[in-house]
Amino acid sequence: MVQRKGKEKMTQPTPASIGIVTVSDRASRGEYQDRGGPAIEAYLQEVLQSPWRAVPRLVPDDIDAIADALQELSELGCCLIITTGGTGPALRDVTPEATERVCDKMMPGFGEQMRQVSLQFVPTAILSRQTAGICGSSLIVNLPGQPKAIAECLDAVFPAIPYCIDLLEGPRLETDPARCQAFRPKSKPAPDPQ
Ligand SMILES: Nc1ncnc2c1ncn2[C@@H]1O[C@H](COP(=O)(O)OP(=O)(O)OP(=O)(O)O)[C@@H](O)[C@H]1O
Ligand SMILES: Nc1nc2c(c(=O)[nH]1)N[C@H]1C(S)=C(S)[C@@H](COP(=O)(O)O)O[C@H]1N2
Repeated sequence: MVQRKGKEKMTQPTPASIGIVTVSDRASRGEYQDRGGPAIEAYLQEVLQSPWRAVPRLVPDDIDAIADALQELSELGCCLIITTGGTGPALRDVTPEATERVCDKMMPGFGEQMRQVSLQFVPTAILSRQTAGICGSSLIVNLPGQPKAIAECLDAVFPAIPYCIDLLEGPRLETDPARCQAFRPKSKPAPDPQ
């Protein structure tokens, strides 16, 4: 969108679309209210300074439903897709399998780092098979279902996410440095908004 301010042309950056996928049998049946999706949205609100919009989805622990939601959000142009739930060892936990199904390449460092940091909070952190990968031009990151795990895990990996999105030629995500120091090893200056 181009706005005119006096004689200058002001280009408003298009908001980055970020997919938020809650995977929960009970929340999807309405047996409890989804607290995971809103917790991810609140986290992003706190950390991101550049414009973005949430594209939320709520699906049961079903591999086809999860994979379809991930694929759809990628095709809609979400640069980042964050899932919550279904990463454990229970029979119906299949979020990592759905993620692997739709991804062109896996990014195992995300899961490794989140499990490592999560051990400071709960010894059961090793029960999460959470992973990450690239689907088209989207980075998909899995989080456990416990709403409190969302900030615990995202704090551990978010500094690497904006540069990963840069490498995928997605929108430039700017973080609030007081909340999260994004690390860009080959840093280009942010484009002049004029
Ligand atoms: N979206 C959610 N909103 C609120 N609480 C949740 C949510 N997802 C999970 N939880 C809580 O975290 C716990 C562990 O999450 P997990 O993904 O293992 O769910 P679950 O026990 O398989 O049940 P369900 O799939 O029906 O949410 C749940 O038992 C529930 O107490
Ligand atoms: N940071 C963090 N990681 C965590 C947890 C947590 O509370 N905080 N819960 C663990 C537990 S109890 C389980 S069973 C696994 C898998 O959770 P999920 O099936 O809800 O995805 O995540 C683990 N990882």
